[in-house]
Amino acid sequence: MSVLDEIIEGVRADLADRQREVPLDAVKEKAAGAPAPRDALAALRGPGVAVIAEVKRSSPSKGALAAIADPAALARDYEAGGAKVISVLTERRRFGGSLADLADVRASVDVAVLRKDFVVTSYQLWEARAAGADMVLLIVAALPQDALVSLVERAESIGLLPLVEAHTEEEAARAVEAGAKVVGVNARDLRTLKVDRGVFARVAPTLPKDVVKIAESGVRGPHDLLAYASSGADAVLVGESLVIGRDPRAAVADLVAAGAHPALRQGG
Ligand SMILES: O=P(O)(O)OC[C@@H](O)[C@@H](O)c1c[nH]c2ccccc12
Repeated sequence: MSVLDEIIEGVRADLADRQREVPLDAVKEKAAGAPAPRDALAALRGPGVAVIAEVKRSSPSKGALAAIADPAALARDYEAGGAKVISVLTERRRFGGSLADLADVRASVDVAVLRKDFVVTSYQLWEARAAGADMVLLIVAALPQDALVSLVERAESIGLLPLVEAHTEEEAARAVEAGAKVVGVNARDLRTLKVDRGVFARVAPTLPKDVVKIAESGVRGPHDLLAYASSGADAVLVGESLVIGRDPRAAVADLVAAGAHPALRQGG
C-alpha cells in the first residue's frame, strides 16, 4: 500500500465519524450561512508570481514541523507578507490540521483560503464551504476519473474553486479533461513522498495556456520560486520553509518580491 493509500484510509475513517455525527443536510445549512466566496482565480491571475502560503504543522515525510498554536496569527503574517491565498492543511492524522484551523484562518484574513486535504466525497466540499473555504484541493492520484469530474463540478457549483493536483503528464491531462481551470503540479510524489523539483518543468508545458499553473512543494526560497517561474508557474505553494523559519512574514515577502521581478515579465 502506498503512503497515499494509507493517508486516504485514515481520512475515510475520520470522515465516517464526522458523517455519523453531522448529517449532510446540517453541513449544507451551515454552508448556506457561510460568508460569500472570495475570488481566488483573480488573485492567482494577478501580475507576478502569486504566493500561496500554507499552514502546516507536520507532514508524513518530516513528522512535526512547527507547533503553530495560533494558525490565524500565522495566516495574518502570511497575508502581511503579501500571500495571495492561504492554504490550510485540514487533514488530522498525518498533518495535524483541522477544519477549525481553516475557519479560524478564514475569519482572520481578507485573502482567499484553500482547504488542503484528501477529498474523496462531496461531503468534504460542503464541509470546506461551511468552514469558509474559497478553494479546495482535488488530487488526481486519489480519485477515479468519474469521481474527479463530479467533484470539480460540485465544487464549482457550491462556490469553491478547485485546485486540481497532478504529479505526471498523464495526471495533468486528466485534470484538464475534468475541467480544471487551476492545476497544481506537485514536486512530491504522494505515493513515495520523494521530491523532484524537475517535475514542474516537465509537466507544466503540457498544460493549455489558459490554465493557471501552480508549482507545489519544495520551495526553499526565492531561488526555487524563480526556477519555477521560468518554467511557467503562475503561482507557488509553499509550506515547510515558511513554518520552520523564524520570520514567516519576511519569508513570504522575499518570495513575493522575487515573483514581482521585472525580468519575469519578459519571460526571463
Ligand atoms: O511543505 P512544502 O514542501 O513547501 O509543500 C507544500 C505543499 O505543496 C504540500 O504540503 C502539498 C502539496 N500537495 C499536497 C497534498 C496533500 C498534502 C500536502 C500537499
